[in-house]
Amino acid sequence: MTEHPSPAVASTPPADPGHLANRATRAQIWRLIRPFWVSEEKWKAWALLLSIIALNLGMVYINVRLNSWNRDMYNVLQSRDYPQFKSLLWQFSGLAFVFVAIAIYSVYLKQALQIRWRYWMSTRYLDQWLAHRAYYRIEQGQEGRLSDNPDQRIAEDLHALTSDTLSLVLGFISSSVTLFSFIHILWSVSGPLSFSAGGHSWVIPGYMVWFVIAYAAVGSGLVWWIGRPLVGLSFNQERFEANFRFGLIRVREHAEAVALYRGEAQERTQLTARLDDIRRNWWDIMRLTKKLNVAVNFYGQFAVIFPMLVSAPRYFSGAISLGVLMQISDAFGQVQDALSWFINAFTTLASWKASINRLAGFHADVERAAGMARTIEVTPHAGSAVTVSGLQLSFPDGAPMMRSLDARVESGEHVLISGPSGCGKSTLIRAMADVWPYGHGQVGLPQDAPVMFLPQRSYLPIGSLRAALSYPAAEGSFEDALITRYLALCRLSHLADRLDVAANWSQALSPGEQQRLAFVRVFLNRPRILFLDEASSAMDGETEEVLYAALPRELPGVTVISIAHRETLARFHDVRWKFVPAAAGEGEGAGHRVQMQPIAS
Ligand SMILES: Nc1ncnc2c1ncn2[C@@H]1O[C@H](COP(=O)(O)OP(=O)(O)OP(=O)(O)O)[C@@H](O)[C@H]1O
Repeated sequence: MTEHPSPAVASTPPADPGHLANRATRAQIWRLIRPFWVSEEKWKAWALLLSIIALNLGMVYINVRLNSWNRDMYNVLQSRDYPQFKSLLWQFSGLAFVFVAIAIYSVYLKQALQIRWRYWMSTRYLDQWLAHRAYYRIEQGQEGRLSDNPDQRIAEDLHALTSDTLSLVLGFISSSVTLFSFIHILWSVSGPLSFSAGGHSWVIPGYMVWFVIAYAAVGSGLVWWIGRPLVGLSFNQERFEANFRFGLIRVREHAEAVALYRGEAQERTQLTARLDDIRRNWWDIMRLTKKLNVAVNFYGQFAVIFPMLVSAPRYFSGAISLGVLMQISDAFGQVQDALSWFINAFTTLASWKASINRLAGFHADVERAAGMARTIEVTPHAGSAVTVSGLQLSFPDGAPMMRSLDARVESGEHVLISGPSGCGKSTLIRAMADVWPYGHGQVGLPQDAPVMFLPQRSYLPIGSLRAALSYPAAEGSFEDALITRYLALCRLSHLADRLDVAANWSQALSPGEQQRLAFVRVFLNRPRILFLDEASSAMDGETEEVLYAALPRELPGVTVISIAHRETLARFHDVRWKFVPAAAGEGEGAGHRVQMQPIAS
């Protein structure tokens, strides 16, 4: 099997990630958010959401009550009315108790809704990603790809999307209601402002309301203007973090190869380059956050004295009491807080938008992979033979790899595929296993016949040895006695007493042992059609021959299509498909064609 772009490319960023920022349209946002709210979960979801909104409104109501309490309390303090003072303390205790209870439950229910939504969306994304082999096709078709690091999309972006959307929606509702309620209060207590200018006398009714609106509008506008680039920057930050993490995982996964190549310096250079991306972008974020903080902090601090300053003339002229001054000050704070919600939500909004953009790209990739035109049709049929008609293979760029092949492999027949390295042998069986999409033609596989594909390097899930041996069947699908028998047959008896040991078996076993383990899987899972892609290349010749000889004995009638370089294996096969360069007349880069040659037994 030729080395070709492996999942390492998952770390390759899309051609121009910047163009993705601000890309998601309103329709795409709607398509991401809507499904959960109309799904089978909708009743519980809406019930939770409405309860949380009701609790939030309850908190606004208590804040309104506390505002008048504030006025009464300062008036009572000014008039030194002790009995009234005590009664106000009791009133406060009651309000505070209800407030605490509501605050606790509103967070609790919000978290419950968040995990429901996230779980629902994640399972749905997992289904889409794993269906139609989208996970494989996305990695293969790099060109025109809109998203990178699918693991991050599913694990982090869905988490961010659900939690940020809830925070933004709930924050928006309670800020709007707070704004409405306290503007009303502020209007009724602030009174008019009279002044003369240009020979006229002017009266501004409810002047505090206009002051707070002007104050918050200037502040919000400034912060929005400064913070605009944050959307693109946080988008890139997430991407660079994921690339760095992926680079670290690659080194861990290929620890032995890196160590044997003494590739540490090279790995360090690569990892540092990724770390540099993180640092550079982080510095940009820092500089911007600094500017943003200057604006946000000045704005927040000045808001403490601003209402005092503007209502001082009326207080000192005796038009309002201390209680009303404090009430104005509190109401101003509430209105300003509510208006500033848009400012404080700016960063959440930025990361929310970045998550939406990434998820929209991922969604488009999954849909495109699922809907990719299937020019190689692999279909089940009623017969027992494997049939190939007019099958041509090409490279992803369309260049020919294998010229048209027509063939029929009868049930129980064994085919050996041979040819020079890189000619397309593995690709041919990938196409027959329905994972190579580039080319044309038809492949027919017997209906309901279990198919198994053994690559050169087996995939060993992390977990118990029994699970690794049973894969793709679930752990516990086979009797231990049967497993032990096949371990002995595949010369792995030394592992028989370690069936329950959980380990990273792909690191613990030698390549030859891993290939023998894969044969145990074959015997346990009993496929009718078996593809072997240099599946015994790391074994010694004798063991390889023992296993090839065992195949028809243990699995009578099994059809085997194998790729192998060792000539000694030819005697276990009936026919050879030999890749030879296509005729010169067919042009440069004409690819290969397949010649059929019977093998004499
Ligand atoms: N995902 C891919 N994208 C682009 N080219 C690919 C991809 N996968 C394989 N190829 C190319 O297709 C050609 C055939 O590869 P394949 O793995 O089928 O060769 P092979 O005959 O099995 O080689 P070997 O005997 O070395 O294993 C090679 O030139 C390889 O580089």
